[in-house]
Amino acid sequence: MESTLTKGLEALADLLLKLPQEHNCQRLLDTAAQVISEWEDVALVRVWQLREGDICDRCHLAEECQKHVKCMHLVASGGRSMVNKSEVWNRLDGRFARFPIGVRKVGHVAQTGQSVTVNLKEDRTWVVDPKWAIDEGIKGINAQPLLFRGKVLGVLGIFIRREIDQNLARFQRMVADHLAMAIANAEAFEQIRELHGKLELENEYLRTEVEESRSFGEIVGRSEPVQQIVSKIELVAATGANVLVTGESGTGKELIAREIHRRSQRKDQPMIRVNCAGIPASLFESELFGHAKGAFTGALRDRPGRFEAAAGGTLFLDEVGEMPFDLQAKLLRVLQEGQYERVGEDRTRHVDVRIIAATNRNLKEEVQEKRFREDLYYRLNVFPIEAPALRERREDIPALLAHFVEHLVKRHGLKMPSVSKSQLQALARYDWPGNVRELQNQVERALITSRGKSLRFEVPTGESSVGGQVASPVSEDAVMNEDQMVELQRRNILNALKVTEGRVYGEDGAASVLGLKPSTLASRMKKLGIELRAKQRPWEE
Ligand SMILES: Nc1ncnc2c1ncn2[C@@H]1O[C@H](COP(=O)(O)OP(=O)(O)OP(=O)(O)O)[C@@H](O)[C@H]1O
Repeated sequence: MESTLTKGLEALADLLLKLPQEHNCQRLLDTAAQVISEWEDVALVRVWQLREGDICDRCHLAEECQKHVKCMHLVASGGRSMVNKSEVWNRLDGRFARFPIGVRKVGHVAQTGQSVTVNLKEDRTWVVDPKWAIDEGIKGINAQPLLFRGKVLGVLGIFIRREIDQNLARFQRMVADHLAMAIANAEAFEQIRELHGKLELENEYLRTEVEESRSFGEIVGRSEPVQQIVSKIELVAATGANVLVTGESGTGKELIAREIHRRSQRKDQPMIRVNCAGIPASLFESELFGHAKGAFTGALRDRPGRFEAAAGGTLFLDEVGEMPFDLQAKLLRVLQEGQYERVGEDRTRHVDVRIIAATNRNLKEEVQEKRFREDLYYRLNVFPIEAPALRERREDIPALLAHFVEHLVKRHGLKMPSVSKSQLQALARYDWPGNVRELQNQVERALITSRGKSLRFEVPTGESSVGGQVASPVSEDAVMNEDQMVELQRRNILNALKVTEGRVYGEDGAASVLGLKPSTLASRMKKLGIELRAKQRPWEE
């Protein structure tokens, strides 16, 4: 008796020393199953944990399950056959991988929080396969609830090759209590780690947010296209529907996404941005879904992905048209089922995020060219919003200019500058290929160089532009060297040829547009190496 007790205490001490060292829940469960399975007379050890139902469509106990919401998942197993010594019982995907709550002994223990001890000599009804138990010499089964603060975290089942008396049952109760505490600790550690990772990601995002957005947090403009956008935002924000924002670069697509998030019910949760164009294809999956430690070289610790960081909030997929094709299927799965796995991990995770995607590509064309999945396109394009180019809403330029000037003057502590009418006209005429971002940059540059005097912008002032076509942005007080002057002249001639479709002579020819005699233009063209041959369009070279 004493030696059994001593052995038992030694075994328990060994387990108790090992458990606290493991902060990873799965490794802790594996260690526990492994250590206990090596104890004298133990045939099989199994741990089930309460988790969300995941394989209900193929679970053979699905019919007995009440709600199909949560069930007991087999998460660790250890033991060895006596009949076939090479047979190790550590599979987790067999017949007993899931038990609905209240069903069979595992489900019963989970439901009641009460342990069950069965000696097979007295009762064989608890064993699904009595022959297996007899062949393996199994005489007793003990199923203990893993209780922590009154909550059942799981069930510890021990199949033993000896009858279970009161002392052994009490010993197993003790083991279960320690294991439950170790699981709760490991889960708390994992949660802290995840929160820590999530915070790091959020911080990272906020830092770039502050840098990139420079706190222009409102949509400025009263033009018809802007009013349409604002009413679309108001309409869709509260619905939680996915939104696809399209438009040229710098038109304010991110601003629209932020505004939708700010007006949605998710506003107190984070909005996380993923710049799909900025992530190397090989890192994409881990960026979005996270990875387990050791999943690939350089994966030094578990790391949550952007989906996890955005949980409960909004994920802004910027430049979504750049997403690698094979990853699009994985994104589609999360959108459809709300499920994903971290790279290098089997565990399926659930997430609830709203997706706002943006692109300056024509996604329909990308679908036709088979570069973008059609099913994903329809999932993202639930509610499309198109951000108009600045040249399509020129009437907003003065308001935008005033907004940027005011903000920057405050930020840099500058004197409020004046803007001449001719400069304003130049801004209104310019085509703004870089849209609002370009205007913002122009304002910042002009404020710095004007030093409190009237603002001067680096856009064509009108004299050097041809029929509204933009030549090269020239500052009124820029100084150019000889080569630059020659190049400017060459570009100007090419622009004139472009507008006149290559005609040099006549009333609507390039010479007339440039105010030159045709012979002068012809000799300049020769000097500058501009040749007009059939079917050649030198202005496009
Ligand atoms: N209507 C607007 N009112 C005020 N600021 C604006 C407006 N539209 C754009 N901006 C500003 O212009 C800059 C560019 O906007 P944003 O980054 O949202 O463009 P984008 O379309 O997402 O660009 P990209 O396609 O290059 O990512 C930002 O600083 C933004 O605050």
